[in-house]
Amino acid sequence: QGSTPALGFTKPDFCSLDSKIIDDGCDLTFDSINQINSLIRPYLIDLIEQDYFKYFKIDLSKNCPFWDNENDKKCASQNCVVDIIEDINEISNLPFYLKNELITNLSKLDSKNNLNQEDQFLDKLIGEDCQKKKYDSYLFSKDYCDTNEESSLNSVYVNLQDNPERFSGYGGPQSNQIWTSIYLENCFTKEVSSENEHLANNLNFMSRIDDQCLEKRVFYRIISGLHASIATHLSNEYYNPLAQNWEPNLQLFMQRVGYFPDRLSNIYFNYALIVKSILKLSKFSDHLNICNSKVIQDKINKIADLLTNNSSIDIFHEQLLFLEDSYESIYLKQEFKSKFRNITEIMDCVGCERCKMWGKIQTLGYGTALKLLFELPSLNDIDNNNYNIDDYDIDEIIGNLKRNELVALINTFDRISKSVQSINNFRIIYELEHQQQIQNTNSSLSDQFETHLVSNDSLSVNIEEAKNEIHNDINQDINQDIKDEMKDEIKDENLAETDVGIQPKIDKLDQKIPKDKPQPESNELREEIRKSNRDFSKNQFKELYETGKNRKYQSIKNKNTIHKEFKESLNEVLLEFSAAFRFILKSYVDFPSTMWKLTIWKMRELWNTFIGREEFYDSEAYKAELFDLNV
Ligand SMILES: Cc1cc2nc3c(=O)[nH]c(=O)nc-3n(C[C@H](O)[C@H](O)[C@H](O)COP(=O)(O)OP(=O)(O)OC[C@H]3O[C@@H](n4cnc5c(N)ncnc54)[C@H](O)[C@@H]3O)c2cc1C
Repeated sequence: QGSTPALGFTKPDFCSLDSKIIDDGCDLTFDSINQINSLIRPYLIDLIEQDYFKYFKIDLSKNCPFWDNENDKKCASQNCVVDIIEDINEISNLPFYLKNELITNLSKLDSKNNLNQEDQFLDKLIGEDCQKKKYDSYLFSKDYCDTNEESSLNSVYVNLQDNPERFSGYGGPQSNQIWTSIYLENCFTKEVSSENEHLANNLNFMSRIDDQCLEKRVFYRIISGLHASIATHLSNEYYNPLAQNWEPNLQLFMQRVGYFPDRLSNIYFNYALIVKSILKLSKFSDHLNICNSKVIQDKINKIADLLTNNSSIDIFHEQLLFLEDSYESIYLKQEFKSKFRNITEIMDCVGCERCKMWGKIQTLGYGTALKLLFELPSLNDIDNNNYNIDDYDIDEIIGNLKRNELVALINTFDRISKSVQSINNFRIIYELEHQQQIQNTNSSLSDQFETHLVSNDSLSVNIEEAKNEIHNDINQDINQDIKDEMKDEIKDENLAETDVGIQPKIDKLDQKIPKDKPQPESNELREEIRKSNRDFSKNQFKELYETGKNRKYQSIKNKNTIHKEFKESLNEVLLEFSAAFRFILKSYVDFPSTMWKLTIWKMRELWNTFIGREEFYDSEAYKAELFDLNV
């Protein structure tokens, strides 16, 4: 599995998605999202490399709340291990302002409270003033996931940059069970919100209506997009044991994502959803508690500005969901929330720690995005100041955002942005391999034909076979023509009345007709074939051979005519000869009687002379009668 094996290159949809609309609330095309992504990507990388977004607090020891996985084999691969920060003193490369704060904070540590040293350190990243709000907010109810993990005593700090999300080898029935339970959460009591569909249709925002309500489709796309994004990362950073390197594996990507347009589309859908949530967040950035870090605030604002100027409000229409002001709609939203919360908790059942960590970060990231999308007024209303401030507790939603939520949101944005970037890279690799494969096929065909004509190399077996096949066809045609002609002739000559009688003659004739070995081509013909070698095809080859066929046919036909003429002359000679022979034979047969007649004639002449009747003799008359040959 190390290197990328040859692919069956059928053109996949991911090469032609550019101008398509992502749908289900996202009115942008794939291409516009690609463009936005290339613009903001460098700033996003810079942001996640900041200490504030580098460290994440996580409880990796939580039990699976849904089934007993105690006896499940845990992934023992080195790639499943998470390097946790055992000692905060390990972190020596902190920026100056954070180091200062840490020292100040540590000096107050003993007298202040019983929070452990690590908590003190990370809390300092947020800022002392912000801590009260953070702990007060545990009870707020607008969350789409469990946000309390930060306060767990079992939680540890991890440096996300040291634990990249990539191929871990985790798989089989265990991971399958996790994904199955995640997708099973996509069952809602209220299946169709017809009122919502109707409104959405009128707004002309949706091009696809099926038997599911929009909320359910959105829920499914988020999960599937997350699943596809994970698959993209593990294909993009796949361990090649032969090269001992982490590298993109095109075949794996195609099998997991590339050949599934819906999965690709769901990645872009998630991108749109996260971008819209960040756009909303930026509108309330003054409520954000990123204390003591103007640098971080500025960096977030920079990305938000780029997104505002280069994407559109159409990137995601969250206002289309939970539209009705009814009990049903409120219930659907609660269900949506609790099901999403279940998904975040299923992450505790994952048997590979590294996968679990990134699974938890990303589900928390999406949970945070959903909170921003559905618990805040729409962007339009915010921009036009068209909302009742009492309906939305901005301070509670934005001000109480925990550091972990913000870190998860920004890192999830990075994950989905990296997926979009990788898809485009895979597309380039795919096109290159495709081109390479076409070139290889062309040059191998051309080489084979050239070699065959010039040197009869063994590589040309296929062409040789094709050539022989054509010669056989031609010979068969010629033989059949000649057979038919001869058959007619034999019948005409009445030498035999039936086909049975004719057959042995035809068989004999068959043996005389040249069968397989083709006549060598003339120099011109050979040259002609060589010129056309690049576009060699059996049909063209056949065409070129038509000339040969005609010439050969003609030559055999000529031979046949000479043969016939010779036979005719021979017959004539034989006839003459037989007449002569019969003449000679008849002479011999007639000889005694002729001699007898001569003797009688002579004796009568003597007798007549003896008796004195000389006038009786007419020698001319007898001559004519005796010597006129009657054959
Ligand atoms: C939370 C989590 C995080 C993980 N993180 C990593 C990681 O970082 N590195 C790593 O190497 N492995 C990770 N894994 C494992 C990885 O996701 C796969 O489960 C594993 O590689 C086995 O893949 P598979 O081919 O059996 O299909 P799976 O990916 O397990 O998929 C199971 C089935 O779901 C369907 N399916 C697949 N993709 C989609 C989609 N996008 N939308 C809808 N349906 C789909 C298909 O029918 C497929 O057969 C993680 C697993 C989980 C549950």
